[in-house]
Amino acid sequence: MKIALIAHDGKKADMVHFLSGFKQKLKSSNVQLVATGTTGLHIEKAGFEVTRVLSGPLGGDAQIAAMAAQKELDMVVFFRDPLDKHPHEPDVQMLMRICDVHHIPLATNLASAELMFKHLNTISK
Ligand SMILES: O=C(CO)COP(=O)(O)O
Repeated sequence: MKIALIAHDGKKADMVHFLSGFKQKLKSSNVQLVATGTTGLHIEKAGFEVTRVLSGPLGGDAQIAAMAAQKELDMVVFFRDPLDKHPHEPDVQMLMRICDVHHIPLATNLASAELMFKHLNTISK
């Protein structure tokens, strides 16, 4: 299965911490990770294999949305920072809308991401 990972700057440390808690599970579940550029760098540095697309403000969210629209993704974890402004907010909204259109599980905070990852094996492809 393929999971997309995205985190706004204020949430990147949370993303790495979150993933670290599921390292073994991710390895044993045959999961492929894809991430927006800077989020991906942080994830790589934490020892994960991840395919990186463009940085979010440069079109990375749109690339992830395109993957979702083409049914290439099984899940999206997007740790948004609700206390910060983002010049590419339209792309963020578009990605979330596309996930809803195509019924792709989307976690936008730690609590929902943890619930989804605890059930990884039940939706593993
Ligand atoms: O901006 C983002 C999501 O909207 C994330 O992009 P980066 O991972 O490149 O910081």
